[in-house]
Amino acid sequence: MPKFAANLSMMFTEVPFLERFEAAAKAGFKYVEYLFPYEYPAEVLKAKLNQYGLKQVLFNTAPGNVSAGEWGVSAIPGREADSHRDIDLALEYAIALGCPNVHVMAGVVPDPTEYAKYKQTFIDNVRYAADKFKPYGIKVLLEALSPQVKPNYLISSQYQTLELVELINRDNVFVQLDYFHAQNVDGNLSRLTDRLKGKFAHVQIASVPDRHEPDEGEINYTHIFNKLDEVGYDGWVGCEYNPRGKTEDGLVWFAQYSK
Ligand SMILES: O=C(O)C(=O)[C@@H](O)CO
Ligand SMILES: [Mg+2]
Repeated sequence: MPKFAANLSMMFTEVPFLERFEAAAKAGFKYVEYLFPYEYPAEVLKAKLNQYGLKQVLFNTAPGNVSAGEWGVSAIPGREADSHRDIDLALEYAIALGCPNVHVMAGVVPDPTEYAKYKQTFIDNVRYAADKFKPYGIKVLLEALSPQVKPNYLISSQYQTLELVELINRDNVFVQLDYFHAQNVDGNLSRLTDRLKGKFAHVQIASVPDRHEPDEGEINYTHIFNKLDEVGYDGWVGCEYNPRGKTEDGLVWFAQYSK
């Protein structure tokens, strides 16, 4: 049975960020993920996790200058020092929070003719992260983002992510399999799950097309959860969706799993 993590960047936004830990625990979650921890000292976040008996299972490296269109810097040629600084900071937080997974954000490729350079830069920087994280048993995750959400992001298909993981060739680098993006770009989710077996170390879910609760739209998540069991996946499933209304009201789908 899946181990669900509440995504505190998207769920429970009815309350300020630091109050979302309590809200998630009250709703029956034992695990949380969110985009970025960097606005808060790690001790503040760790105290929240401890207070509510939660485990943090994922966060991302810093996104760079978001208002200038950045969404990660680790693929940007010439920004290696920034990438390494972000990776080092992420490692400090991951150790302090006891978090086993960090998503290293790649970045946007503004000029498609430069794609190969960006790809190689990302490979080199992810190897840097993998080697730094390895002694702590922390995994590096790479995620494809669909063009609907992030146009021109370095990775859009799950098969591109798989290719990168294989090229990077480190045993602590894995695909972050977000079924929302996967359905938008790749489809054929059962075959995809079989193909990625053993190569993904975190899953995220949301309905398609609206990115709401996983109980509507194109994806049959009961089938996906059974499929994940079938391929022996024992990691977490992040609920990375925008609730249709009040977060608690949309958790009917979760009731059977939160007992
Ligand atoms: O957008 C997503 O999907 C994510 O998982 C983010 O962490 C990265 O954009
Ligand atoms: Mg995602």
